[in-house]
Amino acid sequence: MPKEEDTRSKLSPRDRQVLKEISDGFTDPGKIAEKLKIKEVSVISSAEGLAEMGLISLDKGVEEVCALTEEGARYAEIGLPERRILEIAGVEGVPLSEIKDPALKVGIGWLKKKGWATVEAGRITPKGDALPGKDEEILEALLFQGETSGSALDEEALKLLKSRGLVESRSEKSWSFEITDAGRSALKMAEDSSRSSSAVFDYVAQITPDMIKNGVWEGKYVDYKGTRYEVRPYDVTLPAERIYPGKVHPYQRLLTRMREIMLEMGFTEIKGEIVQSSFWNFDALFQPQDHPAREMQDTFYLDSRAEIPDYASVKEMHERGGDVGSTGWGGNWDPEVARRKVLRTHTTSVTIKYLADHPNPPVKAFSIDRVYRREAIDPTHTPEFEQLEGVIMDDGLSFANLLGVLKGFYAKMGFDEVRFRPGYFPYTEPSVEPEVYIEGLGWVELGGAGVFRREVTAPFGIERPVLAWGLGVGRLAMLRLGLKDLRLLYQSDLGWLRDMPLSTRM
Ligand SMILES: N[C@@H](Cc1ccccc1)C(=O)O
Repeated sequence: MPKEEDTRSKLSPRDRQVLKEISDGFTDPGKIAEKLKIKEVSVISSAEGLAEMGLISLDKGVEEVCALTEEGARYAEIGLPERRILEIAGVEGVPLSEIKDPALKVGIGWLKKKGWATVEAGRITPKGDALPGKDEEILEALLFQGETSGSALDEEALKLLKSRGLVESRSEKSWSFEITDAGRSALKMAEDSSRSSSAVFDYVAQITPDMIKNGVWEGKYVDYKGTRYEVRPYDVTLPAERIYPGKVHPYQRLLTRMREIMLEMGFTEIKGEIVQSSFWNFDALFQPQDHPAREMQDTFYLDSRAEIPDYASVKEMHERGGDVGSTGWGGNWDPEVARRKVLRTHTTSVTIKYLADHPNPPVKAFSIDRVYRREAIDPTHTPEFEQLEGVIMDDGLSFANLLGVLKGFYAKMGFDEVRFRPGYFPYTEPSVEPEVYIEGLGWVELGGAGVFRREVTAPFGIERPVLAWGLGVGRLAMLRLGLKDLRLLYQSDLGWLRDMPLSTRM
């Protein structure tokens, strides 16, 4: 225990007030809080400090608080069923068959158990004076005084009432304070010293807005309203109450971080429609009209038809390959198929449309947005998910530039090891699938990328090379947030959200 000398100066005005109340015989934080007109948690935190200094003793316990259930309250007023049967039976007794009310019948068993009556040959016969039991006393007490501490009630009878569903209880934390001898003398010294106004430093526990405005808080001491205070040391190792402040959803934070990275890298954000024509989602990207990805089981189709732009050059490219040295897909390209509306299956539909509207260099754009595919829902698949799409179009760009940009992006996201596997997409050549290395998981595929084919760019008059990629954001989030189930990103699971740190560098 610290010497009294130290102790005296360590008391903040608040501590001193609380100590005073405890010395006056208040044992309960609620009452002290009420009296001092401060919050109960402030009293408790003061008291914990006082207890640590040995100035008070502190009893933490769990208290059982009891109250009547609805049924219990009714019985407390009209009497327990066994008591009411006795009243009906009088001294003579009553035939069993006369007790018809099911609410009364439950009392018959209790009559026997309590030895208040015999039940024989179809007749209830009282045995003599049935004195009020402990259970009835409790019912009455609870009716009269409301919530009551379980420790004040007869244990056996209470258990019985709880098993009958007439009384319920909950646990409440309870605190009890008592001043120690050291506390008494510290209080006395503090009172003496404030009377003689000697230069004892008080502790300020809280820097108020006023102190900040006056600039008095910056040094070791706070000179405030004629008194010199010391700022109270803060013990960061003490357990504190958990609080749950509002915060940005971790997934949203990750999306924002990605957006920031793309902006830092000089990209412009673009937005597109969720509902697209098949033309922009598939045909403009040189996906043949009989491509399996266009099937109903993979894509959500809408009933309506969309406007599509002048399609002559796209039709020519699909059927015969235009004049870029391609053979095209052959067959007949049908504008009606291109008009079918879909929920976009990838954000590449947004970037190709943007390029068609901006065919001249340079273009450096990205889009982070939701896409839709008919997937069965499981831990790693949801029918809605996000993609991060990027395109760069300019003179002299090459495949090597694409790999460099992707590596740069992943490095900023915190993935240092990146590799590229050959991939295939109908709209890029060459195509790759970037993978990042995750400790414990190995190489994880994170999307697709490539250089747009001439079959894609030529029909829109785009003459420069276009580097393009689309990354699965949910995958990335799972890795960054350590999730085993993607669905957590879309369910507002309070427990998980609360446990997520307020801020992590993602
Ligand atoms: N759209 C592709 C990704 C991609 C985008 C751009 C170029 C190449 C591939 C996908 O959804 O998987």
